[in-house]
Amino acid sequence: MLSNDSPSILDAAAVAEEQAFLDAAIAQRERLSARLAAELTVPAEDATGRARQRGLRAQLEELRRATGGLIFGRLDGVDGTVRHVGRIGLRDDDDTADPIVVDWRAPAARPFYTATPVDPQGQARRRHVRTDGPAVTGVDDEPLDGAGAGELVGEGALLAALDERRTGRMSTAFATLQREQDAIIRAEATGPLIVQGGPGTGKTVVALHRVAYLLFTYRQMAERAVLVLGPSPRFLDYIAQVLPALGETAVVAATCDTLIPGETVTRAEPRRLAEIKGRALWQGALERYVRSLLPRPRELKLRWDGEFHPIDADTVAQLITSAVQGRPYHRARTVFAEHLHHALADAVAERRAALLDEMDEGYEDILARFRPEPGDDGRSGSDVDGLMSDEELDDLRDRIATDATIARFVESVWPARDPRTALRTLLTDAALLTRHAPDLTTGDIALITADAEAVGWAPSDIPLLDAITDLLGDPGSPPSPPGSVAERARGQRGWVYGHVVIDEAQELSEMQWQMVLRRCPSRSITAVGDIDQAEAAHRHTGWADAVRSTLGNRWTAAELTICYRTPREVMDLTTPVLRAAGSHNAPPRAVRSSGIPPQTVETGADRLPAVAADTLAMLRQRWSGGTVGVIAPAALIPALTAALGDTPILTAAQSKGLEFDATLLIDPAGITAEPRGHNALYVALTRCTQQLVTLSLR
Ligand SMILES: Nc1ncnc2c1ncn2[C@@H]1O[C@H](COP(=O)(O)OP(=O)(O)OP(=O)(O)O)[C@@H](O)[C@H]1O
Repeated sequence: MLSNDSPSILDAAAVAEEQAFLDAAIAQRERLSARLAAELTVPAEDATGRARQRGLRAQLEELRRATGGLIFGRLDGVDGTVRHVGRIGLRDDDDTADPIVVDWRAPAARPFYTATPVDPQGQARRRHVRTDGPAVTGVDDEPLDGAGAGELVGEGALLAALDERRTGRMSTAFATLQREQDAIIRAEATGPLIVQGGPGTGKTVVALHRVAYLLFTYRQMAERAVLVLGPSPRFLDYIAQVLPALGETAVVAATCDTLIPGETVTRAEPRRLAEIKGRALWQGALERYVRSLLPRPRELKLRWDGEFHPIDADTVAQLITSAVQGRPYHRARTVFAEHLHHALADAVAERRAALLDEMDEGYEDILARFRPEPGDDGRSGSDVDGLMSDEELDDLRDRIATDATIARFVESVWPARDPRTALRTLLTDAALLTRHAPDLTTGDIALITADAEAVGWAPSDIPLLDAITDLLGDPGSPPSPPGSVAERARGQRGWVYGHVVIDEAQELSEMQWQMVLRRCPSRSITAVGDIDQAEAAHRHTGWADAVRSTLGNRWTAAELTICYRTPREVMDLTTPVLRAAGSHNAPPRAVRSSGIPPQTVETGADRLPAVAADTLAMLRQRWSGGTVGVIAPAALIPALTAALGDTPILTAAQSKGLEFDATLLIDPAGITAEPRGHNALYVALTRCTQQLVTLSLR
């Protein structure tokens, strides 16, 4: 029952109550850890025992990691039941009893995120429990049996979390997830889900918590691992600790540039070229090109035991057709070689039978002169009919299959191809490009061939290399690297993941989308992004455009509408920027105000580095213990670097996905002058959680 006592007395009593519960939960965690550790000292005797030990070890790891947030919430049911919610589930010593703490990902925890006074889901009250290590520091209660629903769940706890200083690393948010976020986190994972959300709406939060939810709910997904794709190594570094903190390790984090083991991007490329090479047409072009590498049917003369055995062109054509049947080039080559070995063995066997037949006939003729037999049909009555036994034939095939000369002959007819060389050959040859990619203009082709002479790969080469490697297939079966599922997945280009999460998905080119689909043919994909923040060199202004060539219309859309990061004062500046970017969308609604008006400082170009250094020093002091980000047009970065020392100065594109307590935004006009510059400025403006200072050139 909720009483009308004064809040402070009530709070103190509630804090004491939750402290007692947290103490008990910590003690229970210690007991369970000790029990598991003791069980693990007994060596496993067989495979079943080892599998059990792996399970126990994982449980122990999970318990050890669950330090902060052991409990963060509580639901009081209308029927008097009390349920605590925490970062992991905790059971009593008696394993069959109800958990004393419900894992935030379990169905029983759902009302904690979704119950409202209008739809209380059997709950009378939701309580957020704030903790600092082992100490309860406060509680926020929300009655669920009262009047209308507010927009936010656990507003006090949420705003406290949002007001914290930024450390430069993203943190977990399971204690304060909001309704629209929860709906996406727990959505079905059977097909592609595309989540549109403006800046700071928690897309990254949702994406990462969804990974944890899916791995918890669908245990078999962990056997195939989940791929998390982000826009840059800096971004991956920013989110790096979230999934381990959520207890998830069956995860591979990568950018599109790092998806092929052993291949790295070593050079930048002109924007126009990136756009051309990202288009969907390349998939068909590469398919046609790889098909053109197949051997032409012609008569083949194979030499065996000093004799030539011709295989006529029609038979060779049939062998090629039945070998290809949708197989990758190298796999088809293996099947072709097997068929050719059979055809040669048959030819050798037939030749031998014919020879014996001839010899037989000659022998019979000689015999007939001495011992003519009336009624004889002229055929040999001998049981030696010249046919090879099955064993002899098998043996012959084996010898042919392992013969080095035959292998060389197959190689000369159907050579193995290195995907890198094959791709370079295509990209440097205007005639080949014209033939296989007829939708490219002569101007496009001239750009491509000129650039392809450069050493090393540019970002747009990686999806092309991936596609051609896939079409060619592996010449042999690649060795499986040892290690955890994540290590094995990271080491194999052809690994098929259980789920793929893409952050900043608006940046993906069509060919990068193809690369993602290849890794997840089941299409269990969650893509989050903001089409209005798109800066990449493609022409999409909507999700339907962006994924038409890969997903068609078979995907589900979801939306996030509330901005948690950027204060209202700064979000108010973004509407004209969005309009100038050509967007018809409204910026998301900011949930909080920092009370700090954005400030603009004007300066001449000559004074810019010095003024930037002074302003940065002021901001650093004000936000000491937090983070200040500096964002500038690419052209100004060298001059600014000299003035700002070791402070990283980011382009708007590099700041994508990141956030700072304060942003020093330098020369916004310079940013808008860049291609898709207003989208870039929209990104840059929305990085701060508290304060924005802009330096403009007079
Ligand atoms: N439910 C939540 N509880 C606590 N913090 C949250 C919540 N949702 C979002 N945040 C915080 O809001 C900030 C923005 O979240 P996030 O980076 O996920 O947004 P985003 O939509 O990916 O932004 P952008 O597109 O601008 O990169 C982060 O600091 C994040 O921790």
